[in-house]
Parts: sequence; C-alpha cells; structure tokens
Amino acid sequence: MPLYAVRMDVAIPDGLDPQLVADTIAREKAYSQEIQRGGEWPHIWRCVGEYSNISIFDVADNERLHEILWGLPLFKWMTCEVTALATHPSDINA
Ligand SMILES: O=C(O)C[C@H]1C=CC(=O)O1
Repeated sequence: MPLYAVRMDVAIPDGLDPQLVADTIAREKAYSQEIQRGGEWPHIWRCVGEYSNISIFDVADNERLHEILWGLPLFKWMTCEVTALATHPSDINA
C-alpha cells in the first residue's frame, strides 16, 4: 500500500472556549489512536519544540488519506503537508 509522510502544524485560534478546545483535543487523540490501532497510521512523532507532528500513513490510496485527514477533529485548526513516499534505490532493506 502507498506510504505517505504528513506534517501537521496545529494553530489553535486565541479566544476559543477552553472546554471546546479540550474536547476537540480529546476527540483528536481518540480518533488518531483508533486509526493507529487499525494499522493505517503506523508512526506519529512530535516535532521538538513545536505543536506539530510528522506521521507516516499506510493507506490504500489518496482518497483514503484525504478522508482520514479531513476527519481529524483538529483539522480546522491545522495545516497539513503531504509527501508521497517511494522506495529509495539505496535502501538496503528494499
Ligand atoms: O498533537 C498533534 O500533533 C495533533 C494531532 C495529531 C494526532 C493527535 O492526536 O493530535
């Protein structure tokens, strides 16, 4: 299945109801962990010092990745940069 690296940068607007923000972050965690358990989100790494992550997705196609990203509860407050990955010719494991 195709692999994708996705960098997510979160920017929560100032002045929002703190309960709304907390609820959204809790829903984000549950949604993310459900997809991780299903195998389509095998890696998520925090970018040190930033409210950002770099994740690896292992999904059927572009449409499925799009569906997952649009379903993120924090999606409205984040920007995503998607990079499709191909095997590197120097990879000794390939
Ligand atoms: O904290 C983040 O990087 C944003 C987001 C992505 C997955 C998740 O649980 O939170």
